[in-house]
Amino acid sequence: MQRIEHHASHGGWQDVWRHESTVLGCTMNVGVYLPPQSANRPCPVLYWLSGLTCTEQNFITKANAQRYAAEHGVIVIAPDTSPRGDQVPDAEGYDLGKGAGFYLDATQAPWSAHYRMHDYVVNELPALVAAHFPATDARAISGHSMGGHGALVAALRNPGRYRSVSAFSPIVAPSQVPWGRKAFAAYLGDDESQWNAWDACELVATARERLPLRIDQGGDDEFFDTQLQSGRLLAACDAVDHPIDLRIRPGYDHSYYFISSFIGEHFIFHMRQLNQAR
Ligand SMILES: N[C@@H](CCC(=O)N[C@@H](CS)C(=O)NCC(=O)O)C(=O)O
Repeated sequence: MQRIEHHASHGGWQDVWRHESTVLGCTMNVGVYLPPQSANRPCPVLYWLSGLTCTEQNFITKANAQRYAAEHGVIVIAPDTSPRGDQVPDAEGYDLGKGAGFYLDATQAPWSAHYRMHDYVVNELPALVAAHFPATDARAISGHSMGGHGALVAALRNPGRYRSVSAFSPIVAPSQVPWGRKAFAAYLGDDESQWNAWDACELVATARERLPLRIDQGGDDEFFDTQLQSGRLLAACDAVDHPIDLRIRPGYDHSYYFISSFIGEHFIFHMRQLNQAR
């Protein structure tokens, strides 16, 4: 692990670390915010997964999350959105390949060698965090758009791993919308029965855990109707009595202006679970 950025922020430190990922077979950057409280005691951890075209930089420079992480005493881990490097396959377009890992474990060549973002986020990163930072094992997960899909799927596939899950403008039914269908066909192949294991609306139907779930969606988001369709998750949750708190925010678009406006509420939501003694 090599620290490549170190910035004082809200009494703590916004760092970026570079490390060799065994799971992804490449060098990765990851944003790590250490709140002031972490100088004296271990802190819980919030994982943030960004959307299409993003790196570890978008969330740490645009969401203003450090202010809330410092207030609540939580470490924030913000990884990149795909494997990187010359040896990693890529595709034309912003919605497949680099910057578009979709937080799944690919099964199809040429993607399967490196595109294992689910395993990376759910297993390798937490082990790295435990080894290098003053973290407790209380975890929450959140994300935006493709990263909202990633957060929902990570939580739904791994009962017990996270205490709460939230998302901004998530792709809730990737099997049904153009971004998801393009990515899943490439990464998982044409047999659509294999896609269900990576689709939040399908996973919620068989979920064993009733994890607190919070979603904010901009009412003027340009991708709301075509790609995101949060109403589908509301229906899937209602069908099985899974808790969901979905808030449509009139006037807000898909950007980080939206995320930075409501990220403080997501910290309050997650801290309610993370601060409970177990
Ligand atoms: N570039 C695409 C959309 C990409 C996009 O909106 N990406 C979102 C996540 S899905 C994002 O966070 N972009 C980076 C940013 O706003 O900092 C387009 O213009 O259609």
